[in-house]
Amino acid sequence: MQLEATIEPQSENKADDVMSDQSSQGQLSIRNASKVFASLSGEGEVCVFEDVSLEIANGEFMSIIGHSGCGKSTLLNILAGFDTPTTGEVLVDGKPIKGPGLDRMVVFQSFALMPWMSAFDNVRVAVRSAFPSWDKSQVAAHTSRYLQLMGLGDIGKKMPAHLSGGMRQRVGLARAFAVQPKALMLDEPFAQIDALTRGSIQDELVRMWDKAGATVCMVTHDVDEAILLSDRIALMTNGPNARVAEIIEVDIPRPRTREQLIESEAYMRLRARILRFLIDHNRRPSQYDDTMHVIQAYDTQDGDVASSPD
Ligand SMILES: Nc1ncnc2c1ncn2[C@@H]1O[C@H](COP(=O)(O)OP(=O)(O)OP(=O)(O)O)[C@@H](O)[C@H]1O
Repeated sequence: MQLEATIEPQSENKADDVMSDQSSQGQLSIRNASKVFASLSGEGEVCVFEDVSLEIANGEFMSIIGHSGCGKSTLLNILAGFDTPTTGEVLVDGKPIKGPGLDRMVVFQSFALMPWMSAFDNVRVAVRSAFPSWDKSQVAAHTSRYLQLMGLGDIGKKMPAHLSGGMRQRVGLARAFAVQPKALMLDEPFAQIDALTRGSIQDELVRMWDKAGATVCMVTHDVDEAILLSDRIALMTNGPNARVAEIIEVDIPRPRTREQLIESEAYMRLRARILRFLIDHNRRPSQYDDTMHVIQAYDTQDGDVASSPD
């Protein structure tokens, strides 16, 4: 990914002590959006989702849950500016999103680090792009700071290939937060990380989000993760023609811990409601192409929705 070449720098520099800077929040709006792709069989088109509207407030943590194929990643790509809706509009702070920008950073399941660069340089390149007027030492200090905030103080010189999945995702999050985006798009960021590591990185994410104040939109299949992290959770029906069926408020006070959640009636109620929704929508998306049949299943033990190719 050529960050420097393709992404606009931030319009203004901010003080180095950004972790308390609440001005980095951004409101995300998706209004009556639909997305139509050419069908995979090459014949005709398919409408992945339609009439989707979401207002994600400044500093809010919103998660999107739905079965495979309902268009969650497509929605994130549209918010990130990598794609456009077929109809409807997407806005950040009331202005149309016209392409990618460092005001909206994406963290991918696959980490998306540049493999030929050290962990430090992966973050530094993004910081340099975001704050072009900073000198080398400012950029380096800022980079080190964010690596340290993600618990990566010692591994800056290592190449991504020499890091565990958890560490790579810490670098991805450090890079995303270091540019002080208005909004963060997280596409199943913990899906490839083992359960124990996942918990500690989730805690770090919440800590960083709490201090930085960025708006977050996260796609996940993990119901427990969504409840632990989110202010609200949007539930999508199956594609094609998926819609946002309901938006659930997570009325559990912060800070939240897993131990407290296990004892919490509100948590059990929310979990049951979301799992019920997913079970009710656990059907084969028959209108899609034969080439993309998907079987969905969930393990109601761990609240994780899994998908496997037919
Ligand atoms: N560029 C594209 N061209 C054609 N079809 C596409 C394109 N991108 C996505 N699709 C189709 O759109 C549908 C939604 O894809 P998307 O990845 O957004 O779903 P998702 O809900 O994120 O699924 P998952 O949970 O499996 O990641 C899928 O059927 C996919 O094949």
